[in-house]
Amino acid sequence: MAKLTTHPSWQALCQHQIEMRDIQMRDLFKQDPKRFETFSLIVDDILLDYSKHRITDETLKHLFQLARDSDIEQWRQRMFSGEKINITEHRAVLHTALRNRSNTPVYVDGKDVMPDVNAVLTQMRGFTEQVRGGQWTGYTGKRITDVVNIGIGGSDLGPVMACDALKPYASPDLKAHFVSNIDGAHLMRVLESCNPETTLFIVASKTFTTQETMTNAHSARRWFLNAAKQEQHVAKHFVALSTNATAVKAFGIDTNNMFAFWDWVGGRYSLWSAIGLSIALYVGMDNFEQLLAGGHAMDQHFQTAPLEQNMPVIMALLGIWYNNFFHVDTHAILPYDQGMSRFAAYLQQADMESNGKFICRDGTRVTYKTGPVIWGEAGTNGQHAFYQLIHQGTQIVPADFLMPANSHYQVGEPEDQHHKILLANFLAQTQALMLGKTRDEARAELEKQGLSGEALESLLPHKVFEGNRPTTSIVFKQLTPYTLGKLIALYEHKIFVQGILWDINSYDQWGVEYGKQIASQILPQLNTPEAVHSFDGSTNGLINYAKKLSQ
Ligand SMILES: O=P(O)(O)OC[C@H]1O[C@H](O)[C@H](O)[C@@H](O)[C@@H]1O
Repeated sequence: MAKLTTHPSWQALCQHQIEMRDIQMRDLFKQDPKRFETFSLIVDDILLDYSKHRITDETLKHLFQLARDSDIEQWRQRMFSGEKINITEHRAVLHTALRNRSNTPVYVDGKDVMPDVNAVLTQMRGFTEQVRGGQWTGYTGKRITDVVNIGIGGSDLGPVMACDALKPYASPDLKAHFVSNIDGAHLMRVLESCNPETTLFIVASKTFTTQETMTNAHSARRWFLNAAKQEQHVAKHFVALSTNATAVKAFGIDTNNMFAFWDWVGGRYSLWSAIGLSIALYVGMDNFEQLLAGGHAMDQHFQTAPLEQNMPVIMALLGIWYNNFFHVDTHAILPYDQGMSRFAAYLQQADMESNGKFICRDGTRVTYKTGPVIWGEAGTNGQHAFYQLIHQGTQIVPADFLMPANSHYQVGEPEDQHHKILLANFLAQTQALMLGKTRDEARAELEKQGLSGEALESLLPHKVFEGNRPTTSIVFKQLTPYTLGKLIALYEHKIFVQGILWDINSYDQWGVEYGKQIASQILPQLNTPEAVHSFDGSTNGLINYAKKLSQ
């Protein structure tokens, strides 16, 4: 049975939420001129401003107590030390070992995993240097110009997001493409711009059995052989990233061209492993190692900082506060950086696949809400799409606003004006969401515009903003590989902390497996002309209608 709701700190938070319900953040700021200093934290260059939340010292006191009541410090130690905390798959959860730049031993089943981790990093360095240096050539002796990563889920989203974010560090001689969707359009649209003589395919799959990836990889192989003709040339153009050497061999990829990782790396935590090969090719191995170093720096912070000054812990507890005590269902990720435009999509998998669970670790059902719906969009595009609901909708949408102080692109007149406009919007949004606009303020504004009487009164209610809408601001110097590493690890640990408090296993994904299982039962039915009657009425109807339309 879940113990979460039995802790006195949970009960205290339930009571405290009643007191806090009508408290306005704008009043809290008026009462305490030091509120920003009190509720903000800097780790290296990353500033976390959590002052625009519906919290007081008392709120945090109870939340930290709830974390302690849930043994968060012990669980953290268990994860880092390689204990098999993924109980349904009997696996350790050690993505932190992949970026353990201190190289201290990390044991799984009594064996230090660091020599294997380091060996793969050395292999990745050798390979990326050869490809980027032009020594690794295609079957006609030309250098590689295009890298196509074929993978899905964790074998795609991390590399896509990181390559986009780190474009300013990329080699101008190498393009990176990503194919994930089984929809043939995805592969064909990428291949349209590729030349088989100069294209390198990376088949990225932890299991090497994922239907989408295997189907796309086979089709890419056929496309390649259509030009190259001879099987022997595959070795120069296909490499594999996987834990499954047998399946890699069966596909026809030389295991010398395989970059290994291990079952203690979860798919959605795997960009730090060989799955990051496309990132390393695109930005170079030194930059990839900087990404790892950033992740490691955040690991050290998470492991050593007291809970009260621990960035991932604070973010996790704020999420719990809204999720479980204000009954909020959602959380927006709003990066004000075009390079981070896939960051929300990346975190959707990291968070929702980890914490979208209703079963406690002991098999009983939770009696509280777990993971929220994660979504978002790069600023300022989101402002012109869905921010209206965040400002004046009927639900609270807690949001993380992220922004670098410096852009890689100095554009505009006067100097760097684009970035300043971006920053002004970032600041304006978080301020407006917190302050809102009272009826009196809205009235004064309308009067100033010359409105009065019926015209003013009828417009007035529409111009009122309740405000009190919570946001976290995360500001950092620049989006470097090192900083990106820290940000990703920050969210990974936030997810870990929430999973522990909710008493769920954040490291399996049976929901995804279930969908795969059903698809494999349906697929054979699509290859026959007969009408189908073996499923539920809707599924039968849909299958039969699709068959009719494709005749
Ligand atoms: O890397 P693969 O074995 O091909 O798996 C790719 C993806 O498959 C499923 O969607 C899992 O839920 C993900 O966690 C995983 O990242």
